[in-house]
Amino acid sequence: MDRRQFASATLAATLAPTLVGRQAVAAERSQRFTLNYAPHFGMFARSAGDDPLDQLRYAADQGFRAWEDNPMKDRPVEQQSAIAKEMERLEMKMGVISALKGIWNAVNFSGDNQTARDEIVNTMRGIVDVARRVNATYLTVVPGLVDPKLPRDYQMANCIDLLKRCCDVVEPHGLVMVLEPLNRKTNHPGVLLHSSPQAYLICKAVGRDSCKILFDIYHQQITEGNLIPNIDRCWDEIAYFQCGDNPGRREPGTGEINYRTVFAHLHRRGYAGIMGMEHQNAGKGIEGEAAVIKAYRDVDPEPVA
Ligand SMILES: O=C(O)C(=O)CO
Repeated sequence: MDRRQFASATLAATLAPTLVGRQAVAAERSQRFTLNYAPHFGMFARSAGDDPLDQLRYAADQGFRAWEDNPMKDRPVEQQSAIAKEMERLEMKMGVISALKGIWNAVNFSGDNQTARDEIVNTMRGIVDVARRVNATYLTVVPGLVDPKLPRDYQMANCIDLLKRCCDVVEPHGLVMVLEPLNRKTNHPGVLLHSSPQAYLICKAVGRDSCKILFDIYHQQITEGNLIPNIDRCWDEIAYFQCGDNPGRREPGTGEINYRTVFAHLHRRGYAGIMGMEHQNAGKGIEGEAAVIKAYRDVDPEPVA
């Protein structure tokens, strides 16, 4: 090889990894999903292994750009920090963490008991540090159970009043409580908040940027159906979505909801927030996990030009 050949071979060898690297990045970007679907820990454990950070890396490689972890506050602080650091490196957005894990399933927001109400405010104070540590903005809030001793309107007034106190805690930190109506028919009999009009009324009455709706499409399909008109009616108060098909609460395509149409509608309306994948996998093992990813590919909207 003469000097010129050697120089150009050396140049090619130097450039090759750069080009390969760029192509790889481009390929990875092109396979990113249009919507910000957010899986959770365990969903890809067979493919990625038990290490939570490996699960994040695996999801990023599959084109996911967000993640959610309702149980976050129960994790050791070091693990919370490691998760946040890895998500920053992978440019993934943190979705919801639960504000009231462990105490939501009781009469609290609806009732008159001052101790139970104060416990909610104190718990809300405690979640602020966790949220800031993991770069979370959205806090799942389920406002407890109905109080059978009180007429419904007093319960609603109590709920609104307590949410205002909670806003005072989280709002200065830029955090947003997202109120999640849950279905009473299949999963959560007895919850106070179950319908989207009720969530809308509460958010309007609270009237704060830190109190919005988490519209879980699975729960709302069971409670009221009529998904697209109800989403449109609540649009200005919705800050976060979750999904899951019905019956069974598994990935899109395993039930009755036309997710292709619903997601296309959200995308057309410019929804750029997170879509939490709050469901189980229909299939088992690595095949089941691959089926989840394919299910989201099948219903992901074409990017609007
Ligand atoms: O069922 C749900 O969606 C819940 O978040 C209950 O915790």
